[in-house]
Amino acid sequence: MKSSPSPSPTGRRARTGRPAGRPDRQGASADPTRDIAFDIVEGVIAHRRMLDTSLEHSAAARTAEPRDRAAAHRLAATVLRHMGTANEVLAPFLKREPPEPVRVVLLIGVAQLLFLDTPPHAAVATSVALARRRGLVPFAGLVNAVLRRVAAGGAQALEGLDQPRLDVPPWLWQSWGRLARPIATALGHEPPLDLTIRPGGEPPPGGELMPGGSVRFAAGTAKVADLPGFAEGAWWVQDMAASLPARLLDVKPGERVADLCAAPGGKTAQLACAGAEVFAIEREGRRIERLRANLARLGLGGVHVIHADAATWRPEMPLDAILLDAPCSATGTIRRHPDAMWIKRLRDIATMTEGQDRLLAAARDMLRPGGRLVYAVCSLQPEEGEQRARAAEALGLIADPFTPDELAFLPQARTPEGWLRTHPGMLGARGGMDGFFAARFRRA
Ligand SMILES: C[S@@+](CC[C@H](N)C(=O)[O-])C[C@H]1O[C@@H](n2cnc3c(N)ncnc32)[C@H](O)[C@@H]1O
Repeated sequence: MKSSPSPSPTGRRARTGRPAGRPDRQGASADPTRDIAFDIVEGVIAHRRMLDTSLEHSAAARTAEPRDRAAAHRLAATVLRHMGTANEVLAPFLKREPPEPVRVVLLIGVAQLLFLDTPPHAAVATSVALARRRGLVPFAGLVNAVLRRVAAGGAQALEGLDQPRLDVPPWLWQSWGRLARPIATALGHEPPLDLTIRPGGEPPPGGELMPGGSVRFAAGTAKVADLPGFAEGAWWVQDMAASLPARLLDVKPGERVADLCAAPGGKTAQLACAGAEVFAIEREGRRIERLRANLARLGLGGVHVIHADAATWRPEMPLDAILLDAPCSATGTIRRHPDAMWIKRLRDIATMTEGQDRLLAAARDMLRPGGRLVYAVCSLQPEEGEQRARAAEALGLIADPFTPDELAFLPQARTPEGWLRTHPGMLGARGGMDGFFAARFRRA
């Protein structure tokens, strides 16, 4: 029996039969930004491909200038960040459900009209041209008519809409409980750029010093590699919340410490800067290269970079401390990766937690008696955070709660159990932060 394709996250199916990803060369002049954005959004919502993977798959991206790729990335991310709202805005103007590629074009148009500073005539004209290039000529009139009406209404179209609620899939909203609204509200904004400054390093000028020592720059700050101090290894990019788990491991110079899931290496760098002998374990070959490159730029040559599966790797001698930044659903980084909202499913979480428990048990076996473990995930899901902390205790690890003093600079992030829980709405007025959970344990 032939099974029907699963519906896309928009709940809609393609109905054109045309290869929507192939530009119609007889159409209007090339517009690489919107061609690439189309490929990305379609890749995410129709094929459940991650944004970066969709970008790699985009034929238009292969020949595009870096600045067009960057602009396309931003446009596609804006569509994905506001997709629920944009669909709601479109609803009154669509008598019938359009084919999915047409909806993608419309979403790109609405994102430019309502969430980016594109002049209305340009947003409409480029969307019509995009429809033509994508072989959607019969729908060009519809795209033109609908977007002109959205443009005429302007920002009023957003009045009365519960944007945070519309822009998050219901299963995620429900899973965040009482934090859902502050989290979802923060997800509507591009995240700032945070840097962790190495000891003795100079931050680039103009940043804001955040609790915990990170230095923050507004979203859309110049290319990272162009900022002063990049080449000298004075700092590295790391969200302020991501810098907390390694701090809370509190390693001392000379301690033997493993970072079990290490690439791209932000936390490895913190442990190395604290003077520890670091074993950085990473399973993915491609990510190992990035880890090595980052450590080389920072001049942290003494780290033992090991290409291995942390579930089976064992140190020659028991370790003093371990940071387990476990692979997870990464819902805490949706601000940066809004595609994740439309790709992940509830059942993916259960698959992740099995792996997290395996890594927790492996970490326990690597520690010396009394050795410390910080378990961390960039997830907002309690199954991967709070529930795993309970599972760690069931594995025989002894809870070692963070004290109020240790988190004095961010007291709202300390739970009554002595765990760390951050979310994007925390310090929201100053740009928020990624969602992280961390808990500390000792081996008996
Ligand atoms: C959340 S990221 C780690 C981020 C990193 N700690 C940092 O701060 O830059 C997870 C990493 O763990 C790696 N990984 C996943 N499972 C692993 C395993 N079983 N053993 C080693 N590395 C693993 C992934 O390839 C990925 O690079």
